[in-house]
Amino acid sequence: MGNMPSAVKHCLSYQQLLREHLWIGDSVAGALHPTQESSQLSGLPGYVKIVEVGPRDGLQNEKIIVPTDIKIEFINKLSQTGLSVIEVTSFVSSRWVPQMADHTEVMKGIHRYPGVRYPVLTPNLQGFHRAVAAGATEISVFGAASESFSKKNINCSIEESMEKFEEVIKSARHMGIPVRGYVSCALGCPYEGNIKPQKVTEVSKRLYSMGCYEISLGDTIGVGTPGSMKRMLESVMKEIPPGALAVHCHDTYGQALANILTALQMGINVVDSAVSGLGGCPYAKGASGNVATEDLIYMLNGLGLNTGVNLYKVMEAGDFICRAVNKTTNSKVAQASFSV
Ligand SMILES: CC(C)(COP(=O)([O-])OP(=O)([O-])OC[C@H]1O[C@@H](n2cnc3c(N)ncnc32)[C@H](O)[C@@H]1OP(=O)([O-])[O-])[C@@H](O)C(=O)NCCC(=O)NCCSC(=O)C[C@@](C)(O)CC(=O)[O-]
Repeated sequence: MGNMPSAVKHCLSYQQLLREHLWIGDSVAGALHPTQESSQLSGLPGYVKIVEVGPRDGLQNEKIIVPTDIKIEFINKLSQTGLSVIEVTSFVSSRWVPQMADHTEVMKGIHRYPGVRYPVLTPNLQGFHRAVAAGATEISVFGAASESFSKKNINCSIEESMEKFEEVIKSARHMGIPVRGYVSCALGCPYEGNIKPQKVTEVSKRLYSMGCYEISLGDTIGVGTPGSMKRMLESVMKEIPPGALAVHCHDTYGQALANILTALQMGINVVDSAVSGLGGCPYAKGASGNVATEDLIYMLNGLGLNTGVNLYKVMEAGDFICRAVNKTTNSKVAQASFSV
């Protein structure tokens, strides 16, 4: 193959796979053959919105600072995959998360593609004002269902965090900026262990009542199982409609896809993921990456659910960032496809 770039060699192996399983690269895989419809699992949505958190959650824990131009190119590549939401960066303290210190440059440097939204994390008013000044038009606040995690992650109690978020959400509302709310430790905490579904429900309900349009329930350390996911969602869904919920599953114990499938069957159709399975919260020791976007799309395509996202292009973006940070992909699908 001479001087052919290795990414292209990968594409050739991928082409082989593509020939055998045409649906893998299909960005609109929702249309099943009529004879296949009866084999659909029950209760699944027709469309699943993927919230790509790779540039933020995926990179925030990387020890070596990723150059700003690489982050920008990564986000631009992701923008051309069909993803409709890409979480770009965090407006947090650079002393706490040095990797996100270039938030303003990244936000200003990316090309904004039509039809793609680019939310950012803001823990308080200071972060919110900086985000808006950098051009953010959508933000997320991030709370937790565990007191200890809240203190370690954002240096305040749950109650104090709610007061900060209320200020942020009020300001955002005045400016017409939509706010998403995260609830970390929804299925377990690195400091407190089990977290009661009732506590997750309470925090989620407060964020929803303040005006968050969507609540993303985070299995921050990836300890959940389909059983604990079901119990937690049953509780939260008594207060918040499934249409306003998302799941955010780290894959530490290899349960992420099973947990996501459980959530989908319970009526949730928004799922967070990170390309190549990158990621983890710096204040959640031992947690591994998010569910890989590639693996999520592969599963959803196989279920005949439409995502609008092209798996092949996502794998290319994953290959790009893994090379840039000198990592092997955590995506099983990318590993299998690239080794064909
Ligand atoms: C929240 C703070 C800032 C509080 O940090 P603090 O030290 O308590 O803040 P403070 O209000 O006392 O201010 C102290 C200094 O921080 C500065 N400061 C204050 N606010 C900001 C800001 N927004 N941006 C930049 N600087 C800020 C402020 O200006 C001051 O600077 P100084 O006067 O000393 O030079 C800090 O704890 C922090 O940055 N934490 C980082 C948390 C984080 O990013 N965690 C990872 C994301 S969450 C996650 O990954 C979980 C999730 C979402 O993915 C879901 C899941 O998996 O569960």
